[in-house]
Amino acid sequence: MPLSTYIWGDSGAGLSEHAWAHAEKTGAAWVGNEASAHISLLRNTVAEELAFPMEQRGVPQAEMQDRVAAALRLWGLEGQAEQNPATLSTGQTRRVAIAAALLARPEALVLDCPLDGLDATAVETLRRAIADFPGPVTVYDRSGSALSDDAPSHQRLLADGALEPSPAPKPSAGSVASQAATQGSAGTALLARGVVFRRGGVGPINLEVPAGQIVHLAGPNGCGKTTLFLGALGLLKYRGTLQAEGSKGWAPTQMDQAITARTVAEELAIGAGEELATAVIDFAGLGQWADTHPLDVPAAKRRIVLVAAAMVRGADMVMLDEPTVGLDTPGYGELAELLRRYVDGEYARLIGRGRPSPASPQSPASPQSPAAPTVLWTCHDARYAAQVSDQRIDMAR
Ligand SMILES: Nc1ncnc2c1ncn2[C@@H]1O[C@H](COP(=O)(O)OP(=O)(O)OP(=O)(O)O)[C@@H](O)[C@H]1O
Repeated sequence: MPLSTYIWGDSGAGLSEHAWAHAEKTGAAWVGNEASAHISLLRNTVAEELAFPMEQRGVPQAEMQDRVAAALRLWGLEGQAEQNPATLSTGQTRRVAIAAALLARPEALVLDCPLDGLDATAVETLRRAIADFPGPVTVYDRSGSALSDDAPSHQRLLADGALEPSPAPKPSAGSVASQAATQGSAGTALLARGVVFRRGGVGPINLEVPAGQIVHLAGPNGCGKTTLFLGALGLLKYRGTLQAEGSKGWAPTQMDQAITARTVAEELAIGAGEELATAVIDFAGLGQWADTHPLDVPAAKRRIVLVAAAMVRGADMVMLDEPTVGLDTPGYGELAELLRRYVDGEYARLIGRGRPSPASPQSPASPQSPAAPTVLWTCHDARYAAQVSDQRIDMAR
């Protein structure tokens, strides 16, 4: 049965609560937007984790094994069958969460922001799985997506809880365009030569990230994008050459686990101080939320808080891991503008750290004191990423 209903709404409209209540009311299986919450942590391997819902339903062992093997193949997880499910990449985790829900053979399905973290191949797998699903499927998301194209009916959830028929708009960078053609060389922000990580068997990675640009680090789920970020931050051991000399800011995909303070202002002051926190609140337009607990800030704004936390010290390179997760339609435009203004040096000037013009080139193979700030980011929405970025670098698996 094709996708039945696509319900969308801006962040803060109560989309996730609505999705949960809808699943409860209809008895549908539900996969929430926090995919890791669906991993039971009671099983040691991905194969065992996928078997879990069937064990509970008394499915005979041979049939269970066949269905697990088929699901591993379908979702491109054969290489992860024996891996601890708590160590999967973001996209692999969502694949397991959705695959496990389908293996339980529910009569109806509710999916909340199901494309968050999924690469293009997994999106196509999900589209086919939904088309083949025998019962009604309701998808909730904060903007239009590949799935909204498949839905005959779109409804917008309003802040008062009402639903109105309304087409879901696709994410857009707004008026912010890539400026690749107009930028000069500003040296190299990150250089990887033959980099191999023990974790996940990632590598060898060979790439060069130009400084002073918004650079989209693209690649399929599990190819090692997050691993490379962690290596550049000095948090993982590796073999080979990995140079990223300037200061770095970092925002992980998981938002809520990264939050430790009681207000947005206090969160942004961590490791930076009150003065810089005030500056970045101004820069990122977060004044309205400064005294709010970060977990009470609507998801799209919470994402901007996390991005601001990566920027607050005016780092030479800001690394953002899937910063579109949690954004609503206005949030996509806001993020694009923020990244562009950062790379243009607006924040550096605001905090009195103006840099030489990117017109003075450095040796492209030696990343030292980058002349202009760089944003290196990951995003599985290729269309939006191309609108926002100056350059794309592909990481093969
Ligand atoms: N803690 C860990 N222990 C062992 N393997 C891990 C761990 N974390 C990740 N991996 C594995 O390392 C590989 C790279 O994962 P990584 O998170 O870097 O991928 P990614 O490119 O960021 O993926 P995604 O697009 O899904 O976010 C994957 O195969 C993953 O399963």
